[in-house]
Amino acid sequence: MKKTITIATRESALAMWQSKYVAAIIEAKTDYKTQLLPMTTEGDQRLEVTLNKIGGKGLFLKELEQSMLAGESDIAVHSMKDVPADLPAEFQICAVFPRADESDAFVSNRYEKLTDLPQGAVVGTSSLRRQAQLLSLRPDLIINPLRGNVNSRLQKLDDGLYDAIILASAGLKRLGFDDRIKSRLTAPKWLPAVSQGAVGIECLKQNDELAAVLSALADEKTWQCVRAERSLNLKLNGSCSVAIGALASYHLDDTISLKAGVYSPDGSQSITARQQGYDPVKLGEYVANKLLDQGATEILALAE
Ligand SMILES: NCc1[nH]cc(CCC(=O)O)c1CC(=O)O
Repeated sequence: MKKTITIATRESALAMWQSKYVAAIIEAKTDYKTQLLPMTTEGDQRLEVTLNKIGGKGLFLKELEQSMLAGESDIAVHSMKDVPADLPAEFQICAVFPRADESDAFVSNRYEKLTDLPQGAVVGTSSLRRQAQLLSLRPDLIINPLRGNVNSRLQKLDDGLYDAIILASAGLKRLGFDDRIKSRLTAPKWLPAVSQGAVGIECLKQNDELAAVLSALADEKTWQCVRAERSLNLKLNGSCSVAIGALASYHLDDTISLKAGVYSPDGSQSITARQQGYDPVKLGEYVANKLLDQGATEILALAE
């Protein structure tokens, strides 16, 4: 009889899509069967606080990790963006899948792009990184909080609470909302969150037999890029509570380039740095140090 991998997952439509995507890959490429164990996390419930305050502490992960520790599940599937750079010591990321569209999306029912917004327009986001980048490009905009899952955020836009909202393109595309993307916010003018667009599998470190099977499914190039971005994040002591953007790309000559920026919450200060290299962890640390040399610590402290 085939052994079954129980996948702990959040219950949001996006999380369920991602977990089913990973389940299908596991069933197609290994001898394991899968079953989903949907659950609610603190991050899903505490909609009153902004992500800036709760993000980065793994509040989308804790319940899933507890279920692995309790032996109720074998793995958890996450948006890598929600996985803090300093994972608890008992856990490991054993596979990362090919990155989808890493950009942020400008979503509006009236305007096609950021530059079309009238003076003082209201934009919805609870991400400090998105807020800071919006204000650095358009200091006149009013940024209002917007939390909840992708569907409820779109509903709030449709209810007329905002002139535009910013969401991850990957999440919108996975849920079939491609047509809601009016334009993509892309590098070099705009940087996504660390790991944005990448889905990964977390499991217990001690579960090395399963980890070995699952790591064979990973997309090594995406994993290296995500590693570089996470290394930068760790070095900058980053979490969602700070406005850091980063994007690594893999090149034909097996080098990785990493571009990153840190922004003050009001967008008035921003610094960026980039570098190309081979070792993702060293590359992340190098770019982080370049940002620290330019005063990143002081800028990031403004968000505390
Ligand atoms: N913070 C929630 C979250 N975590 C990952 C994604 C999008 C999917 C991805 O980045 O892979 C989203 C939604 C959003 O930011 O719009």
